[in-house]
This record gives sequence, structure tokens and C-alpha cells, in this order.
Amino acid sequence: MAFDKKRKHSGEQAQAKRSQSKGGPKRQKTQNTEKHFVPVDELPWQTVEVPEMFDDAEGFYGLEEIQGVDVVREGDVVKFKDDKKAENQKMEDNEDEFEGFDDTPEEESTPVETKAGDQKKEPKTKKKDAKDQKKEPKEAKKDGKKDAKKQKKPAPQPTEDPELESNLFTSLDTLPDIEPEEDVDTSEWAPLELSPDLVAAIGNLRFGKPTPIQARAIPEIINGHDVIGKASTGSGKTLAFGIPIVEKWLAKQAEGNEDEKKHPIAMILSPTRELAHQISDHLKKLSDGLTESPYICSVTGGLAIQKQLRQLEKADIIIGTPGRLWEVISTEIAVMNSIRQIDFLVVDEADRLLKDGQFKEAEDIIKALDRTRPGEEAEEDSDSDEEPTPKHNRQTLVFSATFNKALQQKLAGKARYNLMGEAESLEHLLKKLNFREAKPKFIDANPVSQMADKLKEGLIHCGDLEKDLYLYAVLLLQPTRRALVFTNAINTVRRLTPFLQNLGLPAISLHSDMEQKARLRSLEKFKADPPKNANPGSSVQAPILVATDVAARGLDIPNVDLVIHYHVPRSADDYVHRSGRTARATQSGVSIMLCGPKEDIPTQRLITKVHASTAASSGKPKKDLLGVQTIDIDRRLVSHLKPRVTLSKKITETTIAKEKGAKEDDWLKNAAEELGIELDEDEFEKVGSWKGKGSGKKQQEKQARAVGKQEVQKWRWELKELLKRRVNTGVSEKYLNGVDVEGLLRGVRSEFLGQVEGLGL
Ligand SMILES: Nc1ncnc2c1ncn2[C@@H]1O[C@H](COP(=O)(O)OP(=O)(O)OP(=O)(O)O)[C@@H](O)[C@H]1O
Repeated sequence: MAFDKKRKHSGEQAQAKRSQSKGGPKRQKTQNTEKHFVPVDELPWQTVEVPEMFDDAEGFYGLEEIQGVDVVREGDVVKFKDDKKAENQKMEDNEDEFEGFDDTPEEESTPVETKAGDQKKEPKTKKKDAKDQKKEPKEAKKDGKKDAKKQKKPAPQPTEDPELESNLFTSLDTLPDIEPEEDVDTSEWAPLELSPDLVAAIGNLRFGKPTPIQARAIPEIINGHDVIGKASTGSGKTLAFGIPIVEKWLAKQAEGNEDEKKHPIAMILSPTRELAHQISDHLKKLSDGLTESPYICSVTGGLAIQKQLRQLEKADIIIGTPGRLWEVISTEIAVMNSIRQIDFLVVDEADRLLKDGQFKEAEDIIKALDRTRPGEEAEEDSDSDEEPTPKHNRQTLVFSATFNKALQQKLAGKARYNLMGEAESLEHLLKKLNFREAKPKFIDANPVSQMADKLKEGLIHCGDLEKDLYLYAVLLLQPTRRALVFTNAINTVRRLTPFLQNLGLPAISLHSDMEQKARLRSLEKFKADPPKNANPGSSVQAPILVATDVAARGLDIPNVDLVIHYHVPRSADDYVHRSGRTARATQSGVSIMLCGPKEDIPTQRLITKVHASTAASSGKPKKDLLGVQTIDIDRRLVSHLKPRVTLSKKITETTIAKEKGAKEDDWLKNAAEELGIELDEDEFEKVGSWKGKGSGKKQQEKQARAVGKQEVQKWRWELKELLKRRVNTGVSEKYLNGVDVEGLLRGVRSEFLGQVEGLGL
């Protein structure tokens, strides 16, 4: 295409220019398209050699041509579109769009060191940008992910990121977006006399009033007391200690004492890695709303130590698991010295610290905190002959939903006897904590019931071998947004996850034998977008997390409405914490125990223990008030589900046995090779088998390994066919109690769950 260079600004072109500049705020797509239009003077014109004969032509002083330009006519307006520029722009746009976060380890390098660290320096506008990005439609993100995969865009360099946890945990993400003008009334926070900046930050979280534990603990902590706080699960204990810590940090910033600012203000000990990351996230969310915010870092095992160390050096608030914290601070004197000057030591889920061998490390940390530095020691010793009492200025805050009853009584000044056993060791821990005050304030926000207000509890009696069947039945029957299944053993998690997946349910595993990054990814998946239709009556099944007790404490995952105890928990406290993953804050939820014949007695004991105080305070007989309802699931429904459960079990067990067998074979072969022994097939068989304990199971595994691939495929096909048939399960809670079965079987309710068809009775 060629144009006369002697081109005046025609009315059309001027109009074209005007209309481009008038663009104003339009939808993104329009803006992008506008970007591709180029003013006529800026097009990449090329001079054309003209024949001599035109040299003297009047008014004709040259010819230029252009390629790759589209002329677009919009009504009276003509626009020029540079295709090459448009193409480049498109590529840039695609790159901008990429926000993929898939399952590959590379993705874990999402830079998250920003957050609180950057909060310190970042102007508010930046945060707003981040928020805006978050608000981008999910679909766009997904497309971005797909495109990125298609283009094989080089993944970001793995940077051993200790904070994959970013935004994994808090349910704050699920709060509906609020318009800026929609202010939350925070007047109920006024009695706590917090700084206006902090109240505004709390308002940003849309928390209109403090929870009972917050209302009681925050003033005591601000007044400088040591506090032992007890309140039911999901009742806001994290902010009960988090708010006063941030308040003190703000006060120190205002004082402007540079020395004071150099060391961290608080160290929070958490029993699990996931909980540590969650607390960190929760406090960062609170700090997001501040003009200036503390640098918060989490220090947990399973992630790169070097980066954690760098973060520790600049941290204001440290949250960590005792093992990793001890590993880092015991070797880094500078960090240790800095941590010694903390104002707050928090022990979250204190009673759990007694388990899993964490006690020793927690004790080491506390001892190290109190050990005076060499110079100071000499001074003290020379001044006094008395036993050196460790001097520190820190406040100690201990929180949990469960404290041993005897210890509680003692703390409340009511104990008439010495503490024994577990309580004794908790008391021992409390002693080791070396409180600043002789008598820390004990605040019990829920003296009567340990369980959350809006929690319903149920119990299903079934045979030992029927648990899988009942688990499946409950998951089909009880509509959920998210369900959590707890087991007492890692192997059960390993088996149940594929078992449920084979049945078409989106099960995800979580246990301590998984790599830390895989653990965080599992939680991320579980917490990911709630399925759009995962509501009563929907055919979309909500995610199911199958976990050991590693997920029992503290995790605040939004919209978990069902907790199933596949195994009866080992202790009443475990039951309280597991069940506490549902019915959090203002939400309601259901907790159901599957109880085999052998578990009957421990279950009764457990229920009595958990509900004894409720019964006692009402003065009614315990048996009427155990609060746990026995659920009868209709046998006809259960027996209808049995064939598919049997098939899924067979497939799962065969697959696991084959995998395990292959690993054992490899191990044997490697061991034989190293010893320079050649094993023939028969010997190989002999070495791999024995007649001792567990030989029955071994035999079963052997049989399972012998099943041919075709057979397994046949089972899979049969199961697929069964799953295609619809089961009218209905979605009434009444149904769980066996009340409305007839109606459901007749198809009175029009709601269906799963992809299975009528009971066929
Ligand atoms: N004042 C408040 N008003 C409303 N919701 C709140 C308030 N404070 C905290 N929350 C929310 O309540 C939920 C539970 O809080 P948190 O995780 O601190 O509970 P918890 O008592 O520590 O539970 P657990 O014993 O299980 O660890 C969180 O989603 C948190 O954001």
C-alpha cells in the first residue's frame, strides 16, 4: 500500500486522532485494541525510489510506502492499525496475563518475600494493585495458566521459597469484596483502647467486634501481664495475642528508639509447620491495613534454611516450629542474641508441644532465651551470692483450646490435689516458660463447653470392615463445601485417598511423611476455589482432605462443613481440635465419628470426657446430654453402595501392593547387588517372605500383586459403569438420621448428589 507523502491532516485523520485520545476509561479489551492504532505520522513509512520524470512535478516531492498496516474505518473515522505492533502488544499482554500457579515445584518460587517486608516500605497504592490483581476473574487466571503451559514459557527459577504458604490459609480471602465506602463499625473495639491505625486495620478485616477471648485477653496483655488463654476452636485466639503484639510494635515505632527497633518484638512457637505459616499469614493480613507494618517471617522445617536465616535477621515477628527454630538460632549467635530481647514469647497450642518430641526443643529455646550473655553473667554473679534468677522483660502468652482439666483447676486456683501425668508435664512446661509474673492471668473464655457453639456431633456405629463403606455413604449424603477426614495412621491416608478418588471423589492427602512443599500444595488445593455448585443438591463434589492429626490443630480453612473421624481420635483433646476445623468463627459444621466395635468403649469415654462439664453445669444426667447424636444410615442405601466400594477397595489395594512390591524388589535387588550375591527367582521369593507377625497381610499383598493388569482394568470398567448409575441420596440432614428415607427412596426430593442413579430397589 502506498500513500502520497504530501498528506495533509484531513478532517477524517484529525477525527481519528481525537477519537483515539478521547478514549478515556474503557474496558480493558478496548484499551488494548486502541493501543494498536497508530497516528498516521508515526507509521513506519519507507521511501520509494521514484522515476526521474516525477522530479519536477509540481507539488509532488516524494513517495513513501508502508506495509503491514490495516486501515480501519469506523463510521466517519479512519484509523491505521500497525499489525506488527499489535502482534508484539499481544505477546506482551499474554505475558502480563500469566499468573499461573500449577503443581510443578518451579511454581513454588512465587516471590513472596514481599509481603510484610515490603509492607514496611511499600506505599499503600502498591498494596491496592496487589488487591486488584487478586480480584481478577478466576477464568482469566486459568486461561493465563493454560496459555503459559502451551507456550512452554520458561518457569521462574526455583528460589527455595520458604513461604509457598502465601495466602494459603486464612479464611479472610473468602470474605466478599467490599466497596471502599462500606465502612465496618468498629466502635465495639473502643474499650480495648487500641491505636486508631490498628482499629482501622481490624476494620479492614471486617471484624466489627472482638470475640470473647480477644475482649478479655487483649487488655491484660496490653497492661503487661503474662496470660494463659483458653477458648474454643475457631474463636479468634490468634488475634487475641496478635493484636497486642502489633499494638506494641506500633508504639515502639512511634517512640522512635532505633535500638529497640533492631531486635524482634515477638517469637511465636507453633506445633505444626502449617499452623506456623497460617499464623504468619493471619498477622500479615492484619498488618496489611496499617500505614507501616512489621516484618513477619515464618521459620519451619522442610524449607530452605538459608533464606529463613536471612529473613530472621530482619524480622520483627517470628513464627516457627520449635525444631527448626532451635536448629537456626542455636547455631547463629547474633540471631540468638537478638531474639533474647523479644518482648513477647507466645506458645500457641501449648498442650500439643508436649507431644511429638517437640518439648525438648521448646525447652532448649526457652533456656537459651534466659541464658544471660557472658558479660552480664559476670556482673550478676559478682553482685550477689543468691541463686541467679534469670531476668527478662518479656511477657509470656500461652494459648490453646484445650488444657488438662486438673491443670485448669490449678490455674484457676481451685485444685485440691497435685497434678499427675500429662498435666504434670504441662505444668512442667509452664514452669519452664519462666513467666515474668508469679501468677499469670488465666483466662478461660469457654469454661463450660470446649466445643464450638455451632458444631453438631454425630456417631455412626459400623463393623470394622465397613468403615470405607460408611465413609463413602456419609460423603455422598452430607452436602459440603469442604470435608476433612481424619485418620490415626499415615498408611490409612495413603489408602483412603486413592480409594475415594476411584469413586470419583476429589480426595487430597496430607500427612507428615509428605515433603513440606507437597503438604503446602495439598492445603492449597483443598483451599482452592470452592466448586461453584458444591451446594446442597449439586452434582459437583466438594474437595475432601484426608489427613492425619497434622491437620488437627489450628488450621483455619474456610468452609469446611464436615469433619469425619475415620478412626476414633486417640484423646479427647484430639477430638476437640479435629472437630474444631469446622464450625469456626460464625459458621456451623458437623463432626461425625465412625466407630467400630472395638472402639466402642474408648468412644464412650471420650464423649463423656468432652461433654462432662456441659452435663455437670446443667445438672441433668450425663447420658442425656452427651451432645453426640447416633446416626443411623439406612442399610438399604449402604448395601446399594457396597459393590462400588468393594471394587474401589480391590483396585486401590492391588495398586498399592504392586507399587510396594516393586519398591521392595528394587530394594532387595540393590542389597543383593551390593553384597555381590546373585539371586534366582526362587531365592528372591524366599528372601521376600517370612512366617512371623504380619505374614497374613504379606500373603494378601502377594496375592494382590499377582492380579493381572487386565483384571484391574476390568474392575475399573465395572466401577465406572456403576458410578454412572444415579443414587437418589437426597441431601437432607434428616436423612442422615434415618428419618426421611422412604420419601427419599421414592424420589420425593428432586435433589441428587453424585453421578449415580436411583437405588434400583
Ligand atoms: N473479632 C473477630 N470477628 C470475626 N472473626 C474473627 C475475629 N477474630 C478472628 N476471626 C476469624 O475467626 C477465625 C478463627 O480464628 P483463629 O484461627 O484465630 O481461631 P483459634 O481460636 O486460634 O482456633 P484454633 O483453636 O482452632 O486454633 C479466623 O478465620 C479469623 O479470621
